[in-house]
Amino acid sequence: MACDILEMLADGLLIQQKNVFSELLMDNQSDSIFRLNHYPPCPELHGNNLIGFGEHTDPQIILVLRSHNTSGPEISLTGGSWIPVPADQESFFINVGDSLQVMTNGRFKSVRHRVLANSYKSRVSMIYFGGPPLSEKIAPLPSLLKEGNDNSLYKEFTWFEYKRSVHKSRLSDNNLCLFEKITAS
Ligand SMILES: O=C(O)CCC(=O)C(=O)O
Ligand SMILES: [Fe+2]
Repeated sequence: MACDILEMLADGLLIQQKNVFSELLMDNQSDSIFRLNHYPPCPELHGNNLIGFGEHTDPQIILVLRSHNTSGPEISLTGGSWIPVPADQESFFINVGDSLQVMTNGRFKSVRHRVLANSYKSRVSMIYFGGPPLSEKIAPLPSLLKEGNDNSLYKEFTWFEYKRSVHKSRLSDNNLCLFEKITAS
């Protein structure tokens, strides 16, 4: 499913090579993981917010999430407000990761998100994190750049370099800012 979605995204961007993103997940060396998160109920909350998973963006290419019918996830809007993602046990939630933001030169955005704990129901989520091989070079696709590449927003890095940088930082840090190009004004 992740590959099908990535191929539709490539199509939407009029990229000729439809598998330009999905081939990274299909690679034998793909650094993809599958994770189960369990958020136990927190009855002592008494209506107050408690963070179950702190705010962050996901560093990989694409995430596919499914959970049962308990609310909790929220996404951040520009301006700093948080909006809840409605619980729906029959849907998959698809999230763009930082690497896809870079490869599309910012056309698709890696959204900051967090999960609030629930006071009376437990929540389980399962997430597929689709990542490229460690040695893969991540950079804006030339076909999405103007001639001369002068509108590239990011420096090239390998997935290994980015992962190392993410592991050294705090969960809430904006990891991509270290790899942004400073444009002369
Ligand atoms: O459990 C969830 O719904 C999301 C957790 C999450 O954002 C993550 O594991 O990266
Ligand atoms: Fe996440």
